[in-house]
Amino acid sequence: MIHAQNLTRRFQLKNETVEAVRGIDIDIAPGEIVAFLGPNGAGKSTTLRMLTTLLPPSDGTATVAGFDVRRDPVEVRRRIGHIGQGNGSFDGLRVSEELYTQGRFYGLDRGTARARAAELLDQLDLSEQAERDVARLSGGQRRRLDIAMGLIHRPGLVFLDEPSSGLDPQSRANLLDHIRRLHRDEDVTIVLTTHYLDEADAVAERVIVIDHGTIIADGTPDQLKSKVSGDLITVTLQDPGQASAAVDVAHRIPTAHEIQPQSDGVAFRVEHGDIAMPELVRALDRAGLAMSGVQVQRPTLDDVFLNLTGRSLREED
Ligand SMILES: Nc1ncnc2c1ncn2[C@@H]1O[C@H](COP(=O)(O)OP(=O)(O)OP(=O)(O)O)[C@@H](O)[C@H]1O
Repeated sequence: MIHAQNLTRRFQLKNETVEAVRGIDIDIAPGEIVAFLGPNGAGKSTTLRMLTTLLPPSDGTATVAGFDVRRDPVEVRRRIGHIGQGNGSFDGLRVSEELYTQGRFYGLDRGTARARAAELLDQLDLSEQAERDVARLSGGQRRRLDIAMGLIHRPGLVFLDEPSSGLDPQSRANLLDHIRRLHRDEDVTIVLTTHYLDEADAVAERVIVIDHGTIIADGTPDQLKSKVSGDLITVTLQDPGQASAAVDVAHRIPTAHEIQPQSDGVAFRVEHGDIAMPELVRALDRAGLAMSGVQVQRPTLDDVFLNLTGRSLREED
């Protein structure tokens, strides 16, 4: 569905050249749901704008939905939906009218445009708002309308740029549910950009991590996390004064590594948290240390990013 080689984009400013995207290769098969994950300024939007023909590459090639983005931009645009960061919809129109007009714009006949608009309003839980003025929609409803607009002509491939940015947590969760459902029901390939770790984790079957204009990791969330070396165990003691003794205990646990003293206990990684746990409890018992709590955390995509770059994506939020 997408093949890009050495895709590059430079911006010439007065005194400097910004290399926003530095020669990336991407292959995305039909039916995939892929997230481009990276901090602000990583080059995600620029990549998306090249793939959607809004911006010519400085170097490299890309075919999208079977057509070259440089030679056949019109053919590419016909086959894709692009939901940008801003609102594509206009105030002053009713929701159903807006969708219908978009359908007509894409060449659907009146009956088909009306039926498709009704179908999408239903799928995106907007039927109740169909006769409402677009200006009166909530942020989440408006994003859902933007998505419906991008899907009206049944594209095989949809690009979503930061779909949930600016939404409150509940509207975000709701929007992500809708994206997952559309992927399942509409037989559509989805590429989205996000700087939210949980969004990439919850929605994407494949995550392409972008930093400073290059791809630094590519795989399923589980594959990426399995590269982080093991689960994180954090032990809290009833008596914080015994923290150094807990550090000694951690050193005796097989596979324990990255052992970090804490003010009231110890944190360390082990290969498998569930396997290490009984041994840990016995060892603490033998040392006469009473726990007030213990936490086992599977690696997160943030650990993956931290491992690769030495920086946390969370700090960028
Ligand atoms: N039109 C432009 N002119 C100059 N520099 C630009 C332009 N567009 C983007 N850039 C620069 O290119 C780099 C990548 O920007 P891009 O918007 O692709 O990042 P991003 O990962 O999408 O981040 P965000 O989530 O903030 O949009 C940034 O350093 C940005 O300042």
